[in-house]
Amino acid sequence: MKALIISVDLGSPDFQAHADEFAMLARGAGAEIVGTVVARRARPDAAHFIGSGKLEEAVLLAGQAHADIILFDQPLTPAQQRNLERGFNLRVVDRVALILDIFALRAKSHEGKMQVELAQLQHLSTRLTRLWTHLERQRGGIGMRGPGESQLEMDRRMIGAKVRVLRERLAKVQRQRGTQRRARSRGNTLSVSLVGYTNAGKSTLFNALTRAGAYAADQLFATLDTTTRRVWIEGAGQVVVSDTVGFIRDLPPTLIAAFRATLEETVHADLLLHVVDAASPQRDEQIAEVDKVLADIGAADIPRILVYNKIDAAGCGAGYEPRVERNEHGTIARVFLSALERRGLDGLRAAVAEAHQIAGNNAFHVENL
Ligand SMILES: Nc1nc2c(ncn2[C@@H]2O[C@H](COP(=O)(O)OP(=O)(O)OP(=O)(O)O)[C@@H](O)[C@H]2O)c(=O)[nH]1
Ligand SMILES: [Mg+2]
Repeated sequence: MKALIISVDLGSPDFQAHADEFAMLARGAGAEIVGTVVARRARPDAAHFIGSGKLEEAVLLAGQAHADIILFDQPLTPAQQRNLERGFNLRVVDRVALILDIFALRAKSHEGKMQVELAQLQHLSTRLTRLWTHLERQRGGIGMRGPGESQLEMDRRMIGAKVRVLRERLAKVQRQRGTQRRARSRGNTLSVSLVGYTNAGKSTLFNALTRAGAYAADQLFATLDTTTRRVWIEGAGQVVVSDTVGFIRDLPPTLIAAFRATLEETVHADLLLHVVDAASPQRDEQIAEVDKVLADIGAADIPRILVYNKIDAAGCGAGYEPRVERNEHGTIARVFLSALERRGLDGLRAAVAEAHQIAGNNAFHVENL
């Protein structure tokens, strides 16, 4: 697919980094980028998001570059999307739909596929509803009488029914997962979840820790399914480690909702290892974004260790040697390592063992109150 990218600069200092991330998303969805148009705006235009002059320029460029699709790096309202599609006479895919598309491409397990389908249907249903209200005003007009209306209503009802079925099936899978989790927790094993921004290196670290063969790749959202392995860590005993789906800035809410079941694993962990791409210039923004999602899913209070990964990489301000850093209470708060070169893993294991002991002591205190 030949894609023209429309990138809107709303004055954020991180504009270029965000534009690069969007291009990576586009390539991850299989697009060949044949051109990019940058529009600078103080605020979005209600009808087209970009101004009419910019739109003309982009339409011209799309024709010259033989683009088959327009990728828009902001979330669009249904009306903006429709107006842009009319302007270009091409399909327009916004940021939310692009992320959904990549998830659809990558989903492998039955559960993952159901979750993505649910998110896509929910995304679609908001568009249908708005389209419906827009047409409703013309009720009775020429071409709007009879089956045309009921067709829309039927689509809406069918989507609603499908959404319900998917929700029920997912809830069933989730209950089974809960049973497995309770069986594990009775065994008094520490459960640890790897969380973090997409492409931070969670799967690479998971493989390094567990010697498993989880898929790790330089693409966004390489992992969609939670993978869990048991591993023995000196000082902590049997530990259950889970690799999870990555987060991204402005993660579509429909996706968070659909992936709640997968993220449950995170919510019920005893300890979170928040993996950070220490070499990314967007590091701090990405940390904040992950913290936001963790708060959204109710995981804000779980003890966590920040894992600064990729210390081998150039441009890493964290320094190139593995080390651990303690906070003002003397507990390990940050671990610097390279999952790829498998350096600094002992520091991480020591941190996990220490967290396990603290958790154990807390449990002891509670029991003795
Ligand atoms: N230089 C360097 N690259 C790394 C390191 N760890 C991971 N990578 C690379 O970063 C890219 C992403 O790694 P993954 O392990 O797939 O990242 P992830 O966090 O699981 O990503 P998603 O599943 O997409 O959320 C891959 O190309 C890895 O080889 C590291 O310590 N150093
Ligand atoms: Mg991964």
